[in-house]
Amino acid sequence: MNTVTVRVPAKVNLQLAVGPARDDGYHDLVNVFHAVSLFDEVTVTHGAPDAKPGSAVLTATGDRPSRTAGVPLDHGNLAARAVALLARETGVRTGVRVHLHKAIPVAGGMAGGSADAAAALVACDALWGTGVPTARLVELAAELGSDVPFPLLGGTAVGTGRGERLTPAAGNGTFHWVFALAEGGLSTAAVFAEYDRLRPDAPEPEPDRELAAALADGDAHRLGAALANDLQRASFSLRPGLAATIAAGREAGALGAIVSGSGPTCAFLAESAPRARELAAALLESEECAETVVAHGPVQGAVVVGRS
Ligand SMILES: C[C@](O)(CO)[C@H](O)COP(=O)(O)OP(=O)(O)OC[C@H]1O[C@@H](n2ccc(N)nc2=O)[C@H](O)[C@@H]1O
Ligand SMILES: Nc1ncnc2c1ncn2[C@@H]1O[C@H](COP(=O)(O)OP(=O)(O)OP(=O)(O)O)[C@@H](O)[C@H]1O
Repeated sequence: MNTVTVRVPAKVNLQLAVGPARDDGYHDLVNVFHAVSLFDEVTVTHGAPDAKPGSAVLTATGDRPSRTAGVPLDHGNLAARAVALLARETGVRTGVRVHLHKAIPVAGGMAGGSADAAAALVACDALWGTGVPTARLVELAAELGSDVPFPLLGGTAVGTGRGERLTPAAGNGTFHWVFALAEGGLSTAAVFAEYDRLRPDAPEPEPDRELAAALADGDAHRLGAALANDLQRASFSLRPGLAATIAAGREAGALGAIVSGSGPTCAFLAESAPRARELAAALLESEECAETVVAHGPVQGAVVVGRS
């Protein structure tokens, strides 16, 4: 086998409850991840046998030019870090070429870089035939970032700790989403820092039972009412235009409207696929919204879609 391609989904956070800053600078979370049908593809190919062990030569394309803006093509790329980590773990000593095809917005709060890292782990494990157990891949993913384990699993899952300790959530049915993408990204670290400034007295995060029940019943109306993101106020503070996007979605009939993770992407829950398309059209009329994406969830996590 010379080439492996893995498809990996974006996430939206259905509940993001954020506790106070810990001594290590991270925050304890109750983080309900939900994988949606907006996918990056990561293709890995054997590189030169005499290349530095685990080194990755990266290229990137995107559905739109904005999808590669600001994406590093050196060791700063999370996918390159994933390749190096797996090579160290397995003792593989060859280099690899990695091509990213990105549809997930960059620094958009939908964990695009984390998805690429998870996909790179799965792709290299298949290319190298190293057979690393999924439980170990999840541990390696957590070393790369708090959001990296979830795209290995997909579906809907509750993350605790800094978000990396995952438990699959019971769920029924399919939910229909519209994502309003903003120009440019938001730094996750900056949003957490703004959260600390705005909420120095944050309580310990607690799971929301109503949200869990809505998911289990597949009830989009109840789920829409239960969506909650503690980082939203911090995202609004750093990007005031987002409040108008959320208001426009609510006015256009969204069942729920929320900033996705650290933002600036805003997520809107619709009653059905046709209603999602109507909502997307209405959002495009609002001044703040440059682009919309319609998607559904939950979808499966990183999966091999091509080998040659
Ligand atoms: C906002 C979310 O996307 C919600 O899923 C995640 O919590 C962020 O996950 P991520 O981008 O993988 O974050 P990491 O790469 O682990 O950390 C980036 C930065 O975000 C902040 N961070 C992240 C996770 C967490 N539980 N507490 C934090 O305070 C820290 O400042 C950290 O330096
Ligand atoms: N493969 C990658 N794709 C996109 N950005 C990457 C990648 N690797 C590293 N980066 C860097 O990480 C930054 C954040 O990227 P990413 O798209 O993962 O943000 P995000 O979706 O807001 O993350 P999260 O939701 O996990 O907080 C980018 O601005 C970029 O500099």
